[in-house]
Amino acid sequence: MGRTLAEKVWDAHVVRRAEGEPDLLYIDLHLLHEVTSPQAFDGLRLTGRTVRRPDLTIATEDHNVPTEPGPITDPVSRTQVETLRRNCAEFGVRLHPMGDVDQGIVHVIGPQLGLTQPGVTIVCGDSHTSTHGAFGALAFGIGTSEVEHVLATQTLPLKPFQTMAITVEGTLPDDVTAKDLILAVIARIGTGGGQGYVLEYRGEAIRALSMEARMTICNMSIEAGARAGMIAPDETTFEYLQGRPHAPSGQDWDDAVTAWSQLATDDDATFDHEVVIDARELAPFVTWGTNPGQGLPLSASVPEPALIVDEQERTGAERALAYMGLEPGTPLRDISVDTVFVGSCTNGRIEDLRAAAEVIKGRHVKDGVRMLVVPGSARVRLQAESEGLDQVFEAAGADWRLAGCSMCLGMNPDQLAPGERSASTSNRNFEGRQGKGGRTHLVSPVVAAATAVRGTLSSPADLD
Ligand SMILES: CC(C)[C@H](C(=O)O)[C@@H](O)C(=O)O
Ligand code: SF4
Repeated sequence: MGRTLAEKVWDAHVVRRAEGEPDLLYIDLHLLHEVTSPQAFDGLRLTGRTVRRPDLTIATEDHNVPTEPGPITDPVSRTQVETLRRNCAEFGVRLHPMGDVDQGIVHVIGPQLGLTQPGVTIVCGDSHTSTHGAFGALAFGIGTSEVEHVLATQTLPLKPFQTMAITVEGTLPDDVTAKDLILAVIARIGTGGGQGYVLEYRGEAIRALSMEARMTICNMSIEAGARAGMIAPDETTFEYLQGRPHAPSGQDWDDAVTAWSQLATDDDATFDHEVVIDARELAPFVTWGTNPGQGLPLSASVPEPALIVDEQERTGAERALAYMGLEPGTPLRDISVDTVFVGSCTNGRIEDLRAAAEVIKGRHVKDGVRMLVVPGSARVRLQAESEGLDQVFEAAGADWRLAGCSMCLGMNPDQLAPGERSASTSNRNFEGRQGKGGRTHLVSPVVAAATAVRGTLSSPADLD
């Protein structure tokens, strides 16, 4: 019987299989950052072990870094970053520190360097490792004890998974982006809907997407509770990879493309579950609540919890609205924000910045609103500057920053104050995610830019 993309990559990496035990998988690439690696290195030291394959391990500084020039002033953040530096030096791991041209959010730099390739296994102590699945890699977020296991052995025992196809037919309407698509998928299947599954996104709408857009989708698979998200590699993938620092070259490139082309799910393979979505019916999507599944088209209104039949969902909605300070029935377009954040590993790549710049060009951020534009990596920043995007944002009154996770989460100086409300291109709208008491609406880059101009949740079509 045929196999799915995920099954093919999995099978090719099994080092040991035994009845009643999880498969032991070989790991091709291990990404590290400052938050989830310190205890793992401590564990190695305690047991006198080394890093098995430092050449397959790479680290960056992203979560705790300030996005304005200058040293890290917060002592906890500084310790995390200094610890990563010491660990990488001691164990011989390549690190891209603040100020380095290849520094950036871990899920932005892997693909950018050409380290993320079709058919490989990738792990990182970070849930959004699913991003790399956009290349047809099997990429999982892992916990700190697993980080230690991979550092020591370059392998990982993994529980079996189920497969779910998310087939998106048709083409996306104007101003409807990959972000809207994935928010709609999560609203449909729920934040637990992907549990135990590796999702494979397929269909006409997915094939038409750029690599950046595919990464946005795979990035948020974890917000549906999935183990990983994947997209079969194709010409778009190969074109993105060719010529990148770690991509194969010459004859190796041709051989790699031949092998990568075999990875797609076989016609006679079956998925454990399938969801079909019509791209033509999608619209710009925004969240109103405190999990990424609580989203609606921008043209809708804040839901009325009393009308929700499922009790758990109803109490969840009541609690979310209380936290968000929203009244049922309020048109989403009438919600005003204090802050707009464009960035993160979901939407901090060059294409995202271009899309936001295109909308804001020649316009101005509304008085009283602050807009932060934070490139996902130092190279994205340089590329954007070479295209003059920094000037477009600054002329509009936005803040142009250095690369990092920034306001995606409250681990660095970029935070919301209690009660402040943001339109954010990141991936999580949990209580306190962007700062204690902060309220987050997840949006696409073009919705973020239009919202900055009007001061209320808006799409580019709302601008005159
Ligand atoms: C800090 C890190 C462990 C965390 C994650 O696993 O995703 C962070 O990146 C996030 O987005 O919440
Ligand atoms: S940008 Fe946000 S989601 Fe991505 S790794 Fe950083 S904190 Fe996590």
